[in-house]
Amino acid sequence: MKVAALVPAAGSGQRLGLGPKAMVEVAGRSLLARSVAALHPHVDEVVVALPSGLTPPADVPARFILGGDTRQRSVLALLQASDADVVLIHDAARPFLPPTVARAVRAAAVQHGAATAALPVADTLVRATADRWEERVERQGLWAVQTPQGFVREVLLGAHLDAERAGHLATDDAGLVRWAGGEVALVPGDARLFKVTTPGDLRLADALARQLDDMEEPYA
Ligand SMILES: Nc1ccn([C@@H]2O[C@H](COP(=O)(O)OP(=O)(O)OP(=O)(O)O)[C@@H](O)[C@H]2O)c(=O)n1
Ligand SMILES: C[C@](O)(CO)[C@H](O)COP(=O)(O)O
Repeated sequence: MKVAALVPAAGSGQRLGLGPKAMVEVAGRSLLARSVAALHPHVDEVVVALPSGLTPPADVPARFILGGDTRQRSVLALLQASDADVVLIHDAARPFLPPTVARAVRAAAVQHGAATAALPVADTLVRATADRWEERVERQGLWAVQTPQGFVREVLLGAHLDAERAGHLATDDAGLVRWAGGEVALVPGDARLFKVTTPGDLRLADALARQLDDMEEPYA
């Protein structure tokens, strides 16, 4: 069984505002380099989708392809560039991946065909219009979905091709499998797996990177 990590890294990082986000550094190392290093021990190969015009970075041991104009199209291009049996899709923008989560998602993907890391929502949730509270949303049973997400490659590729034909856009790959009628297993994620999206996230990531880089067993 061949397992590949497929890393969408072709975003422009609009909300962060520092150019292609995957190349932004925290504590001296890019988000992409950190994500790929965390994935490597769990897979046979890593394939990364980059934006056009970006030279593949020398410090990232991976195969590189050109991404698409949406995350979904970048993942489809990655799926078409891989012949693996099982794939782990992981955002370059989530640089702190505990090995326990990677192992659990990989095992659940093999067992169930589709799985994602996710965390139960801990905050009170509301629906709002502009900045006015309209109504509280019951949070019982709600989870925040992270990556990695693991799939039997044929399962995810089928969902992507159906979505491409139907013009359906999803924010993540597990959502696409569910939209196509498949079952998705939830695996406990980790607070450190947050997605670096805004300048505030980058400050948090920098502080966490400095702490983890100094530890002998960072996620023990
Ligand atoms: N066309 C795209 C858009 C996004 N991504 C990747 O998908 C992941 C999650 O996307 P996000 O955090 O939204 O990144 P950006 O699209 O770069 O951010 P923004 O929406 O702020 O521009 C990132 O690793 C990003 O590089 C991608 O491969 N191809
Ligand atoms: C895939 C994802 O990270 C799961 O939470 C998320 O949906 C990506 O969303 P974005 O708007 O493309 O950052």
